[in-house]
Amino acid sequence: MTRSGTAARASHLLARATAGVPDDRYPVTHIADLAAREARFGDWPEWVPSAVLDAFVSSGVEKPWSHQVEAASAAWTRRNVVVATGTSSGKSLAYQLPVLSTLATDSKATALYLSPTKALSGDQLRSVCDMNVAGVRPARYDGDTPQSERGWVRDHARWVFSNPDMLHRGLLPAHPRWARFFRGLSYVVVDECHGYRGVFGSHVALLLRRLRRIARRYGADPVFVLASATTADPAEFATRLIGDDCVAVTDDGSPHGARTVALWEPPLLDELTGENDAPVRRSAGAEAARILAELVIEGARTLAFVRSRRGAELTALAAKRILAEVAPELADKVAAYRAGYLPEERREVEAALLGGELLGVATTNALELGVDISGLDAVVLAGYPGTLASFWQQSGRAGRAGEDALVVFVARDDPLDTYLAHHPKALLDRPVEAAVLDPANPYVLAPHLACAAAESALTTPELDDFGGDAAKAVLDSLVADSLLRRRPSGWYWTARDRPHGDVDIRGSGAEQIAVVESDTSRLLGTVDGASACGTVHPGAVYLHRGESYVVDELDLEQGIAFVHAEDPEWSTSARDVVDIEVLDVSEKLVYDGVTVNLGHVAVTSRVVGYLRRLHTGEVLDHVPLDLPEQVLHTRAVWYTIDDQLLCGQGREPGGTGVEPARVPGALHAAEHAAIGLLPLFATCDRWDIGGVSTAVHADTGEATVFVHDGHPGGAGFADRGFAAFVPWLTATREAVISCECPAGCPSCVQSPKCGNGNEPLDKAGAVAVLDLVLAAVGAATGPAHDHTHDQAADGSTGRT
Ligand SMILES: Nc1ncnc2c1ncn2[C@@H]1O[C@H](COP(=O)(O)OP(=O)(O)OP(=O)(O)O)[C@@H](O)[C@H]1O
Repeated sequence: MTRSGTAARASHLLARATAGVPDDRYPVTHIADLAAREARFGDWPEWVPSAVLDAFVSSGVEKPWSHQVEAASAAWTRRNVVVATGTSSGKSLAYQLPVLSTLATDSKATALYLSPTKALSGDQLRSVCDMNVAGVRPARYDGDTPQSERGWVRDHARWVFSNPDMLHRGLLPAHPRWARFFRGLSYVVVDECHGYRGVFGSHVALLLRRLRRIARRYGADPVFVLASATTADPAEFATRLIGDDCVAVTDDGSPHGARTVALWEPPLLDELTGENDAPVRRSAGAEAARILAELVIEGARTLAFVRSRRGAELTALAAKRILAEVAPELADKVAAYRAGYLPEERREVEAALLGGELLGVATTNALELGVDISGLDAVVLAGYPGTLASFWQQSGRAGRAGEDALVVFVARDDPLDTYLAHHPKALLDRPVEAAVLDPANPYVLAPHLACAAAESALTTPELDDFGGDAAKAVLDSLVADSLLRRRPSGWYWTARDRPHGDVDIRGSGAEQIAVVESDTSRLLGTVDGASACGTVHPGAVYLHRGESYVVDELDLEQGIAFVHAEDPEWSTSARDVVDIEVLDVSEKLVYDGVTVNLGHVAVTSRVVGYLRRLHTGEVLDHVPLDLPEQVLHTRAVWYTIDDQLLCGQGREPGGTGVEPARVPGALHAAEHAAIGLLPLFATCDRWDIGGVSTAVHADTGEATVFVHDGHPGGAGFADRGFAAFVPWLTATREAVISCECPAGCPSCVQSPKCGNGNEPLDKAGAVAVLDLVLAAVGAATGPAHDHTHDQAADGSTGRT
């Protein structure tokens, strides 16, 4: 391939990474050149006071970029605004400018900054402190703030740096003590807001509604300024998140160097096999280690993003081993980015990489957010990071003005990664996926309404912010449960203790199981009750902040899982048997022989054992377990296929169709692949969703494939699957046919968490099923759209 002069360095690096690989094993499936982008500047707005302007100029910013001015001006004119631009595009300045200008000119004004992690808010606080604008008094208020300092922050700080957890547990319940702060509240900054998705996003959306309500009680009406990685339709997402109109700024005026992106699929291994003797590929982490070592030899400053902390350690170690053999003097130039990242440690790594003392760092996504590392020579991504937003965020760390850089995406052994390695447009040319959240989920809404009522009685006009009639229905049930009391003036919390402590905003709204270290009685964390049998069953390897534990006992009655510290060579994945019952159909599209549905379901599952798998992908064994049934009420998308269409009866000879005996395996394989691909359309992980397929389902009476949300009440993922049904199944089909394995492997139709041990699976059958469904859906012109709410699907109550 001839490459342009600007990409010469990246080409050279790629050639180095692939040197010596035989032609028939050449792993690069696609190469794309992304052009450099020139800076576009704006003028400092005239409303910026000179003290603030001087502070920015002395911090090294001569002139703002165009998008910074656009966003800051929107906020200054009291419009809620979301800045959704690329990595290192200076989003911080976009909110610092209006906030600092207001704080500098109005001595009563205050502001709140929220970030998903303590580390990030620490970094942002430091940057505001460094600017040293008189009278601003920035301070952090989070779990690490000593009691002795908290009173000062409440009484005097004007810009408080915190996180949603502290807002929920610390600020809102104690609002009378924060009266000064709420009275002056002019801005709420929501940083990295694209992270607030799924159930966590729904919690934060309700939390921000609670915040606005309390601020209004004190006569304040803050402007929300949000910073986001590039996402599809940021205005709509931000509006949903804050519950109020929000404009978006997306036209990025910051400069960026040219990048060459290579998509890389590790070869199938001859010497290893996985479950049911399926072929496996070399692990993405091992491949990344090799690439990292080659790039370090070339003197390229490289970050390798690996999905797990253990994976990051192993990748760094493997790269060091390779270097120790071929270039021992370079072995010390590679490090893993360790867990527990203190801000000082992060800065050390940043400085060492930028200064050249380190050339290669293998890291988890800990270095994705809130680090000032850019302008690297290369970034290697070992596995798709889950969202396009993260992909661009991570790959954006490579490339500086005037120099080109290399990005290598190494596919993992998984259908989504396979699909992307063979469909570069889906990775490189697609708009970033929409972040989904659902503040109407009653499992999430109920605890927040209880908290809101406990903070201050809820009145009828305030319900509009919380979903109107849906909120009213939830309040009625809270009154029926005697948690709230209805009086003419509003809804009141009745108990002495506040409800806040029982609400885990990072959980699913269901009951929680405490994970406790037996030796020390230390509470490590909590897991959702609904998923506990799958995640903390006896024998499960449980990761907490990068440390590994093994579960000794799961006591569901007491709600405790007892664990001990241990770092075995294997990971575990639970196997369960699942039944699904349709509770209601809220949307239904009817085609010739196929229906596509969205609605509520009850998923009954029982964990029957778990697999122990080495990090190479090799399966050690299956350990049986005997655990009770769990029932999950959630949302699902499902399609049905009538027998005639599915088995090709009544069609011409040679027509499409699947032999009846192959139907279960075909549907099962189609279901697995669809679960693998949904994260491309809804910002979820394959572990956030589940599926069931059956040749005849009792509720639908037909062959049916369900994909359901994994959280009580749903998190919006099934809804996205329904909305994007055709592109989703099209991508699913493509992923299956792109994989060169003969009969199904982890890259296409095997699932790492299949309850049936990945049997039966029929790869060719899955393609036939997907072809049939897509043809039926595509062929129909103007499908009958049956909009039924809260009705049983067909009156049947049976289950398969
Ligand atoms: N107008 C500007 N001119 C020059 N440098 C700037 C300008 N604005 C910001 N910077 C610098 O760009 C770097 C990145 O800024 P910042 O961390 O705010 O970006 P970001 O968009 O928040 O990054 P991330 O993608 O990591 O969230 C910082 O070093 C900052 O000082």
